[in-house]
Amino acid sequence: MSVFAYPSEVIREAEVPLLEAGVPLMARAARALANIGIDTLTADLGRVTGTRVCVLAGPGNNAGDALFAAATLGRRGAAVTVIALFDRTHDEGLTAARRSGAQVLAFASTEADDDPTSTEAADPSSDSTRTVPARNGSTRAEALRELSRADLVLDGILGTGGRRGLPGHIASLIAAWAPHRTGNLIAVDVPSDLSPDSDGAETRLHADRTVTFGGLKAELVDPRVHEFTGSIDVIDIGLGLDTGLAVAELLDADDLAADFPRPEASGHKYSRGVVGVLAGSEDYPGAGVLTTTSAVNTGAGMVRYLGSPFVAEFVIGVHPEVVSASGRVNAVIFGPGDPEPEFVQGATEALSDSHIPVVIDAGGLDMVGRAEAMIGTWMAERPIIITPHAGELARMLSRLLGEIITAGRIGQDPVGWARQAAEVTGTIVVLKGHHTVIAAPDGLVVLPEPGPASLATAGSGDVLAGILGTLAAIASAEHRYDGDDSPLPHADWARLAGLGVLVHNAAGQRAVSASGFADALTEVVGELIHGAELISGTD
Ligand SMILES: NC(=O)C1=CN([C@@H]2O[C@H](COP(=O)(O)OP(=O)(O)OC[C@H]3O[C@@H](n4cnc5c(N)ncnc54)[C@H](O)[C@@H]3O)[C@@H](O)[C@H]2O)[C@@H](O)CC1
Repeated sequence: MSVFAYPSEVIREAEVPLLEAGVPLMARAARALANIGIDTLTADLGRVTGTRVCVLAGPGNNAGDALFAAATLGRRGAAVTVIALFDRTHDEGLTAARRSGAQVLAFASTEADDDPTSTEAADPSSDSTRTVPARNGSTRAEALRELSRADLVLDGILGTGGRRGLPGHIASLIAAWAPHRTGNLIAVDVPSDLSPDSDGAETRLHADRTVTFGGLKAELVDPRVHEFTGSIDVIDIGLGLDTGLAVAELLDADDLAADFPRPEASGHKYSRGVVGVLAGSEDYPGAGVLTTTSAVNTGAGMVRYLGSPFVAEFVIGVHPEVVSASGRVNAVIFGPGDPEPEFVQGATEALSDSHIPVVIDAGGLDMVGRAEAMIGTWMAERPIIITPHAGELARMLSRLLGEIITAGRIGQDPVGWARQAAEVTGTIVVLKGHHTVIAAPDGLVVLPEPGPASLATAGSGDVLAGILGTLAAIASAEHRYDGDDSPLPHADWARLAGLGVLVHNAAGQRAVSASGFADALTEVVGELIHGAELISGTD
């Protein structure tokens, strides 16, 4: 089900009053971490007793979590080695680990201080105290040996108090260990050298699993960091976070099953939603057919085809339920297959009196301008969902920002660019890719779980546009029949787009071509609406 992601500062701020009230947050975190450690060892080796566990211990509370968890593993019979990487660590955690029989290797930097800005060591109220006498020399070799033969390593070097860039002695230890690693690596709260850049990826910590506390941290949802986080467990330690403060929402097939809009028992075709399709041209009639098929099969109350009579013949030949006469619509899909300008003009003129949502794809994207430049045009004051792939977004942003932006740059930071595009254009941006990123102008990001690779085929985007337009029409009609005139918030449109991407993913699991996906929607949407065995997860 939906998981929300929050900036680390929001999570840290939520902790403060609870800690002041004496709520044992670290104990909760450490207990959950220890349980996951026990499960991991048991799954790998069938036991905890006699296994080898290493803790990479930093200077702060992140080490506290790892050390208390390691103490539990030590009491369960694991041989624990703590590698203390600074001249201070979490004192109580270290004491607990020692009591459970852990050996401690002190491998702090030989530099005077790797962290000159730190004030914690001088603060007597801090949990971090100067407890670990540094003695390097052969310790590095010992540390390497312990890491290399460990069955499980807990990365408790830095957590949410960490800044980019591990001190040199730690980075070099990790680089030396990387080729010899055999055991499992669990990152405590966040991987310590977390950075979205994949520079030097081969010598960075690649966790098998990240166990994060209190709430999902925003930096963990960036698709680029997945190779460093492994799978992510979010442990509820009772922070009671306000979802209004979330910056991202992750959606999966359960969300789709729960929230796909079902027709009302007392509804009719207009209350279900009429979607207008302006797609296809003499050059690309197939796009008109694919988009319309997708709209029909996603369960629109009615589909109106708004393009050329030439394409309409193909469309109606396949779908006799499609109407080509003009009339009311609750949303319009516009752009797949480069519809001819005369039909675009007709449709946009008709739109100027309404606030209905528009989904803009493919050729239509060239019409999207800056938010302020859209004022007074048919694009103003309506929800607009745009569906570029990285190349299309690069072209659009180059035009809007006046600098050359390549698809490669978009690929290096899809979340950041999608956010920027949403902010600049005032639209909901569905940046298509293996990890599709949806960004709203207010900064919210929705991340549907990734779909199958089979979706990367010609015409697949037309099918997605048909799904999104239909869901937009359904939401818009439902809203109207609810009698609520206030516009739906951006977050609702972004989430709706996320559900649409999940529908597309589910169709992608059942076929290998765009027309196959469009046809498969009958089954996917049929299951969603009629409540049969629901779609399975993706990826
Ligand atoms: N506050 C709490 O009780 C809780 C905290 N939790 C844990 O505590 C962590 C946060 O603890 P802290 O605030 O102590 O932060 P960290 O444990 O991330 O470490 C902060 C310390 O590392 C130093 N440092 C940061 N970046 C550095 C770098 N690049 N090179 C060298 N030194 C660096 C800082 O100056 C500071 O001394 C969370 O990630 C989580 O693991 C959890 O136990 C949940 C409850």
